[in-house]
Amino acid sequence: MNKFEKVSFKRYNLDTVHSREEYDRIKLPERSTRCSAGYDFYLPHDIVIPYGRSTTIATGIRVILDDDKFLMLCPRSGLGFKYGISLANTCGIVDADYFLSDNEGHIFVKLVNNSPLANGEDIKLKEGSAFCQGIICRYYETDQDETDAIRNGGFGSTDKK
Ligand SMILES: O=c1ccn([C@H]2C[C@H](O)[C@@H](COP(=O)(O)OP(=O)(O)OP(=O)(O)O)O2)c(=O)[nH]1
Repeated sequence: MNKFEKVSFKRYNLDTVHSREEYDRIKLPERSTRCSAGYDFYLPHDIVIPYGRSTTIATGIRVILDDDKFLMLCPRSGLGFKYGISLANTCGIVDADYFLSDNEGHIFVKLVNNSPLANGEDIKLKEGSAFCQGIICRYYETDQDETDAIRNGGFGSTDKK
């Protein structure tokens, strides 16, 4: 199965300070043409990224995937070429088992504005603008792989203590 859904309003409200109206307006990611590889993610609210800073966007979105797939989050070429906007982690990997986490698999995207292409300017993007894209990919396991740990969360959640 490959499916985008909104996280619950309760989850969105826990992860942001935004309103029910805003949550209701969140659009599921979409492809723009028949052969576009990436599903565009749309901003749930206006953002300003001051020059030299980053901003984390709680997208309101989660993805349900078969176990052998993942979603690769990539920058949009337009924003990259025009303003040098990048993802803080260069490319985000959303694992299929992230969906089962306590946070409902809420997808976060961290955008950075630190390129010379921005000419020292703050970047302003409007609600509804496509700000990154997600590509559904398949991955493979090695023959000797017996990994059976269960994920709960992201961003270092599986680091050994
Ligand atoms: O840009 C991103 C990257 C990751 N994630 C979520 C989904 C992913 O399944 C989870 C863990 O990501 P990853 O495995 O890349 O992070 P990690 O630093 O290796 O942490 P972990 O130990 O939780 O795997 O965080 C996002 O929401 N946005």
